[in-house]
Amino acid sequence: MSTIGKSTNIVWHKCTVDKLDRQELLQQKGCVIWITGLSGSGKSTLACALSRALHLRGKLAYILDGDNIRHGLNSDLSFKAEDRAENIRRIGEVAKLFADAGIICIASLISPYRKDREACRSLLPEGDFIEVFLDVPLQVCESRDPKGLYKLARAGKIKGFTGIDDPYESPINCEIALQQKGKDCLSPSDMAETVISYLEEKGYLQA
Ligand SMILES: Nc1ncnc2c1ncn2[C@@H]1O[C@H](COP(=O)(O)OS(=O)(=O)O)[C@@H](OP(=O)(O)O)[C@H]1O
Ligand SMILES: Nc1ncnc2c1ncn2[C@@H]1O[C@H](COP(=O)(O)OP(=O)(O)O)[C@@H](O)[C@H]1O
Repeated sequence: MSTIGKSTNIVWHKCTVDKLDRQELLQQKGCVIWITGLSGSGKSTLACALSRALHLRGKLAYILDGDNIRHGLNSDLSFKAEDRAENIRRIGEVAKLFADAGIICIASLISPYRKDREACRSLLPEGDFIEVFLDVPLQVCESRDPKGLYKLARAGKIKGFTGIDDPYESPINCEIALQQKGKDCLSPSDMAETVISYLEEKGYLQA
């Protein structure tokens, strides 16, 4: 019997079908690809390109997109620091379940705080949390502004917008950093291929 958080007298129930069995079935290894970066850096675009490229290779992936999860599971959360931390924590826990299911889980959310990303990393076995930093300067993200949110933030109509009047802490030791090359960005499919090469090299695309 144990106490976890506010749950008392709980006992872990183990099943005879485990992660290894599911990985064998899927011919892949469950893991979490955690895409972090400013709004407009291309997280959702990369997540979709990666999901499609994996699908074409016959690999099962699933995207947890911050914006989308805030439409349901996390609709009770705002953008104040403690709510962002809770958003990241919940997505980290859900991503862990997907990885345990043997799925390549692609989490794409700003996740601006290093401490919270590290807490999600620590939920997974060594190597299974693959942090991908979309290292795109604020100036570039702001010039894209596909939803017009930077404009609203600059006009003071959105308070606490990441990169404007709210912090973004860049990763220090991420597995993959995708930078701008000169004036141009890598294309989403080139970025997806970089991530896929990493997964191949580390053995995640086989059981
Ligand atoms: N204040 C503020 N700061 C940053 N972003 C804001 C804010 N308000 C709304 N949005 C929109 O919400 C999307 C980010 O949600 P996330 O869940 O990824 O954010 S976080 O990880 O909890 O910081 C983000 O989507 P992306 O542009 O896809 O990153 C924005 O569209
Ligand atoms: N690699 C890229 N090169 C050029 N433009 C991109 C790239 N990735 C995304 N974009 C564009 O940038 C904008 C923001 O992309 P999006 O994926 O919505 O970012 P985020 O999810 O980080 O907010 C979109 O208009 C998208 O078409």
